[in-house]
Amino acid sequence: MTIPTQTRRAARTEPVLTVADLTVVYETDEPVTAVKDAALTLHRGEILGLAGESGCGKTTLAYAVNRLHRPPARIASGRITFHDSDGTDTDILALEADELRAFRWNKLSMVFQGAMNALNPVTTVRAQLKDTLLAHRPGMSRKEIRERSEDVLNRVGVDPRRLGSYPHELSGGMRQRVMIAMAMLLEPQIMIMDEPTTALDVVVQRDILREIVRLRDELDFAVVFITHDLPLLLEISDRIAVMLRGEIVELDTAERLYREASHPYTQKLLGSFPSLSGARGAFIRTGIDETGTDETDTPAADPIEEQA
Ligand SMILES: Nc1ncnc2c1ncn2[C@@H]1O[C@H](COP(=O)(O)OP(=O)(O)OP(=O)(O)O)[C@@H](O)[C@H]1O
Repeated sequence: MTIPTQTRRAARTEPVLTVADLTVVYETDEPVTAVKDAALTLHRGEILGLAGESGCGKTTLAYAVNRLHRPPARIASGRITFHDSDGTDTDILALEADELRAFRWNKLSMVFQGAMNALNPVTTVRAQLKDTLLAHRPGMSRKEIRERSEDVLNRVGVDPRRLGSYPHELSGGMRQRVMIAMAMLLEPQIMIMDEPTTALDVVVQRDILREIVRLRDELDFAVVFITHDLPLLLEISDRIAVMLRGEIVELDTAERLYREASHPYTQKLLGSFPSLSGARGAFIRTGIDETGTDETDTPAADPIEEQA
């Protein structure tokens, strides 16, 4: 089973986020430069995969972009600029605390590894969605809140009847879908997903990834998708950045990276997945035609059925 790839629309070239010369250091006894002079441009509506082995700095980079890093992490240098669809640019590193609160979720949201455990255990899904909506859109009416909450749950394949549920009443897959619904609640222009499905079983993982690609096609937000799983990134990403010891050593389209990786580390990484060097590698790339239709795709599981 493969995930339907991105619809290959007109080239996505308008920037929504620019990271320039970003260096992040953990100020421990022996300081660790976890991200070194990282530079990348995220285009509006694209899925950018961030790959690299454990400890190469992927999470540190993602946290820094959202200013979620905590001491001992320190941004030693660099610029992070958000290019809003309204034409304004925001210097993320210069935002004051209240501006940052307004920015997060609204313009840029993040889904963490194990985010499903980040839901408040004593509050219903309805209340959590409502709190987030009211914090950012205080003027929303009850009807608007209900409609928006139902809409986002529907979009991620969770029956809106689950609005009254507490997190412990939901499966892991459903909780993770609710977190993704939460991340898209305010229609951000960027979603950063750090191993969003790693804690889930493979079938649920694939269903959720399918939804993310579909939602991106529908709503056109940009996604930074972080995982160790390079074959998966090759399937879902428009472009892929490869990190090695804190540096982005290669950034290219998924297609070119797969066919003609230029950095030896990327070549090594590609070679280390039997599925890419063996028969299934051909399967992954040939299952997808030029229009983005996946001929080998199987229908997504019925979301209601999954919840039963
Ligand atoms: N709180 C911390 N204090 C000191 N060093 C840290 C801290 N957190 C991370 N590091 C170091 O920073 C480097 C990058 O870590 P990071 O978690 O960003 O990598 P990663 O690529 O996301 O790894 P993984 O895929 O395992 O999550 C590693 O060398 C790690 O040991």
